[in-house]
Amino acid sequence: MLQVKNMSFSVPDKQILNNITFSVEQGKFVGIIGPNGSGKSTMLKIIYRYLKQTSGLVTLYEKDIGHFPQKKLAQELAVVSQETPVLFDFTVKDLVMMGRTPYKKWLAADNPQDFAIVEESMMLANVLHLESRTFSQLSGGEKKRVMLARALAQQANILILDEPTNHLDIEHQYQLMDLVKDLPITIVAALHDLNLAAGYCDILLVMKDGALYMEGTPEQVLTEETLKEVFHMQAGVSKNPFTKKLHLFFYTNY
Ligand SMILES: Nc1ncnc2c1ncn2[C@@H]1O[C@H](COP(=O)(O)OP(=O)(O)OP(=O)(O)O)[C@@H](O)[C@H]1O
Repeated sequence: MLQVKNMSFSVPDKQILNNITFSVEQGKFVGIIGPNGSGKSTMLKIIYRYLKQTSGLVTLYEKDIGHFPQKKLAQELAVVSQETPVLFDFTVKDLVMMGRTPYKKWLAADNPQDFAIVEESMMLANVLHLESRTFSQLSGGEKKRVMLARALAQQANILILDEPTNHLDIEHQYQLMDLVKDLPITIVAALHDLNLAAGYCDILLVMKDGALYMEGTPEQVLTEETLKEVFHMQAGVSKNPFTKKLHLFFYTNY
């Protein structure tokens, strides 16, 4: 459904992304992994049209995303980005209601269906108890969950997550991953925690120096060789005895 074809991105004096091609199948949970600065966020920003690629193409349902009207794109694609927006004076409930904007006519009032969707999204993201608080009063992890609730309220077919577990405590990390894994939509997420990536993703894209180094299932990708080559880490690859998912143990030889 989503395709990236020969995508490159440069700024003066620096090539940030180099000829990236991949496609994402509907309903899959695709993880993007790679060291700091390897280009994960830049690639996501181009996919959600915050940045424009220097060359190449991003298509959704075989149509150039550049040609989607803003509202239509927002109905298809919801984003939880790394940056927290400056939205001091809004309450959590108002912010999550903003997720309904792509479905509204100019100046249309919120209807009962919008309120129901907003409430359910807040419940799923575990922020219902915060609904009357203003955004600036929240902790980093609470803000992250509110932005997730807003994205859920958008009811898009693709959810793009840039480091979604950043700022979250261990319980909320797993809660978020369980929640998004169970959604009947496509997920594309940049992740630093390789064990979370291994446990939840169907497909992993490995970025290195602005290029797509490898793609495949967690078992195909998360090998001792790749971890050494891409992350410069010694690792043992095993299985989580409880979930039976791939599990990595890291160590250094310094
Ligand atoms: N506007 C810009 N001008 C110059 N360099 C940039 C610009 N935007 C990004 N970069 C550089 O491009 C590289 C890729 O950045 P990007 O944020 O995509 O990496 P990332 O893989 O998401 O990193 P992290 O894991 O640290 O979040 C980095 O070296 C970054 O410093």
